Amino acid sequence: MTEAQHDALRVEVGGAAPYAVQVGTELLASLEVPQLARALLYDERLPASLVQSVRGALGPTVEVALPSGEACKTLAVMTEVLSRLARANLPRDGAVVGLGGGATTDLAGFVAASYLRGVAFHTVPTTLLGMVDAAVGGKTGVNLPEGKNLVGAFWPPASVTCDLGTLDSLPAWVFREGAAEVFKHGLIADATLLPRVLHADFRAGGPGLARTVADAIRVKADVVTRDLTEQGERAFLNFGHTLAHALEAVTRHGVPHGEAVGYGLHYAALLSLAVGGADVTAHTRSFLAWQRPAPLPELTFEDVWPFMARDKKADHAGVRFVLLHEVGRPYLARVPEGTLRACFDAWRADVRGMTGADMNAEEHA
Ligand SMILES: NC(=O)c1ccc[n+]([C@@H]2O[C@H](COP(=O)([O-])OP(=O)(O)OC[C@H]3O[C@@H](n4cnc5c(N)ncnc54)[C@H](O)[C@@H]3O)[C@@H](O)[C@H]2O)c1
Ligand SMILES: O=C(O)C(=O)C[C@@H](O)[C@H](O)[C@H](O)COP(=O)(O)O
Ligand SMILES: [Zn+2]
Repeated sequence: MTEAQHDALRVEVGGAAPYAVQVGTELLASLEVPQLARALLYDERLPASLVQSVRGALGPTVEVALPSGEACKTLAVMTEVLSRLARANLPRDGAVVGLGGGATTDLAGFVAASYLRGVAFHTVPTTLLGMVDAAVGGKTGVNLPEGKNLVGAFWPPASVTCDLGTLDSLPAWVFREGAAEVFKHGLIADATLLPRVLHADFRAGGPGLARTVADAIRVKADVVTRDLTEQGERAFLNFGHTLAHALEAVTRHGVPHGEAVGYGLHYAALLSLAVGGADVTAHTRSFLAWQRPAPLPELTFEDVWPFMARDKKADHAGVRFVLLHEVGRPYLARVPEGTLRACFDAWRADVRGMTGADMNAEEHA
């Protein structure tokens, strides 16, 4: 074990095939993957030095640079990558390593789940969102024009390596975007995360970042250990996502996931309040003021409803939402359509006021 590995925080994920999540610095150069044949799939826009570190550690059999971000989460890209692995004769005892943000690891995981009916998968997240959420827990997949993540598989990684040094090159707005999933974990399970996200020290290179990232990961690790395939409580990790995914789909990914989740958390907070549950709207307003998402296009309830109706938490009787009795006590429930509409209008008015002139949209270019 290297000194960096020794100093890293570890979060254990249990279940049928347990694995560890490492959170530290200088972990890439000593990245270890037990499978001898390795396919390295990485986001083409990552800094070259970062890819080179992993390449040097792994000596991959085959590597594929993926279109950056959401553009890689398509069946067309999936087909092309599978063909590349086949042409390279990657064997069944090989491994797929996903290096990048959540979009990259979602695609890489689905490739790992599908190629030769499944090979080992390792994640090396390079965004805050990837570290605290996407790289952990085994949800993998791609989008359809009809909605987010509509095709995929549960395929847990064999290891997750979070090198916080990779966040140094992340644009500040992408870091803030990813914080939405940390805040979500705070609202559903660990209230101590809420003030930590809003604190000035919560940034790439900030003191205490490793501890906060590890604590946010622990929320997800505990849930997926008990319920990998979302038979029950895993749905709570979807807090805020019914509207979030609809915003992403209706804008054809013009709204990035973390910003959509920030907006979606506020809608879920308004719904919770409207049905007599918790009032966490002050928290979700504070988060949006901190995150400073790009303003949304004008959207009506009719625009987003067809996508919300396709949410994966829907069953034969219709759509279900994750709501809060109080911070740390989520539950799943149906909400009358009139309430959904009224809260959408309230949400729209609220977020219109919060994002606008004081928003630094130019940072998103
Ligand atoms: N599987 C899951 O459980 C799960 C959980 C949450 C989100 N997701 C998915 O994750 C995706 C969002 O992930 P994301 O927010 O990481 O977005 P992303 O993967 O699109 O990355 C965001 C941007 O950051 C850039 N980038 C990544 N790492 C960088 C680095 N170190 N330095 C500089 N630039 C870097 C990328 O090129 C991209 O432009 C969505 O598709 C979402 O559906 C999945
Ligand atoms: O891991 C989960 O379960 C989540 O719901 C985490 C979400 O943050 C994530 O965006 C996930 O990909 C959404 O899952 P989906 O089943 O709604 O596609
Ligand atoms: Zn999410």
